[in-house]
Amino acid sequence: MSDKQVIETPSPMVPEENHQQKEPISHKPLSAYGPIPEGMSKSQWKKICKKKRFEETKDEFNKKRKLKKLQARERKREKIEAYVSKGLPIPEEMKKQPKKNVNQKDSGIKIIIDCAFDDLMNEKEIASMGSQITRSHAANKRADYYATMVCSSFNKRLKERFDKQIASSNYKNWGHFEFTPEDIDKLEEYKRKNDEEDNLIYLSADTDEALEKLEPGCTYIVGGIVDKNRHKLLCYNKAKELGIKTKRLPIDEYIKISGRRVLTTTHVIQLMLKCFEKDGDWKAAFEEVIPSRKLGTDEGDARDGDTKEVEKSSEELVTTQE
Ligand SMILES: C[S@@+](CC[C@H](N)C(=O)[O-])C[C@H]1O[C@@H](n2cnc3c(N)ncnc32)[C@H](O)[C@@H]1O
Repeated sequence: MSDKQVIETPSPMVPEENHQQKEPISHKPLSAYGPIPEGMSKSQWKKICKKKRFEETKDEFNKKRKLKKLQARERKREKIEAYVSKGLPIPEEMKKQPKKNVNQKDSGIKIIIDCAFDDLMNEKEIASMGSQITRSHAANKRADYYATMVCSSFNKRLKERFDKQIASSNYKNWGHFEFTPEDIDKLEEYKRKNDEEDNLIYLSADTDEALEKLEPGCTYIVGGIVDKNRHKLLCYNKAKELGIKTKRLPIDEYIKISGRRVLTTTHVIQLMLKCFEKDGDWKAAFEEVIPSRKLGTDEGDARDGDTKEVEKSSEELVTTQE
């Protein structure tokens, strides 16, 4: 583990920031865009105005975000220097992970991100899904055991986002990562599926059977959707229709978590990669990947706890209450 970690190199000095005084981005009131055009509903017009305002403030927003990032990096560098100057060990979480693990081995598993749910997401969710795919790729690059990854049904707004807004991701050249416009049932893995050997499994939180072991040679499908659980049983029903076996992650068997057990696509992928790294130890994988605030400590943190969380970013779990 330690041989693949490097300490962050000092970054150039960046302008000082007074953290107490946040300078807001200048926001025009929506009324500045004129009256509602005839034949348009208030909410449609509001949406258009918000889009226009976003376009106008985008550069300012990006500049501020970049500056904030640089400042955060500088603060971290100062903290690391303080540890070094006191002769103290640098905490693990402050060490930077290298972007690529050069000693990777093939896990032998394939992970398909099923992106057929494009129409069920709004623009924000598409953006979040885009960054989840990017994070999944980053996790796969760093993992000790990589998976062969495929994005299926990559043919609508998600693809458009990768082609336009996040073209710099250079996704067409990602290693161990393919993108195909075809849906699951057109893929070779589907045609070769063998019910008895469970060589194709659709992961879903809505099924009873737990996935105890990841088997090289098997393909695991993960739903590529951010829906704050609006579409219950979505992937479970799709798998049933296609005659694909479903399994859930063995969460309750190994850890206590608060809220519902529906995880983000990225977390599910990170968990599988981590499980390989930990020699099949799900508990260790869960403890490393699931945010600590989600790990329950007592009986009160049960399935029906009254916490209401929403997916704030692709880092977070989706746990909305019914
Ligand atoms: C945000 S969830 C999608 C929730 C969606 N409503 C559904 O019906 O699947 C993204 C995907 O992660 C996988 N997933 C999430 N939690 C899981 C769990 N506890 N066990 C197995 N797979 C899970 C599933 O493949 C799921 O489709």
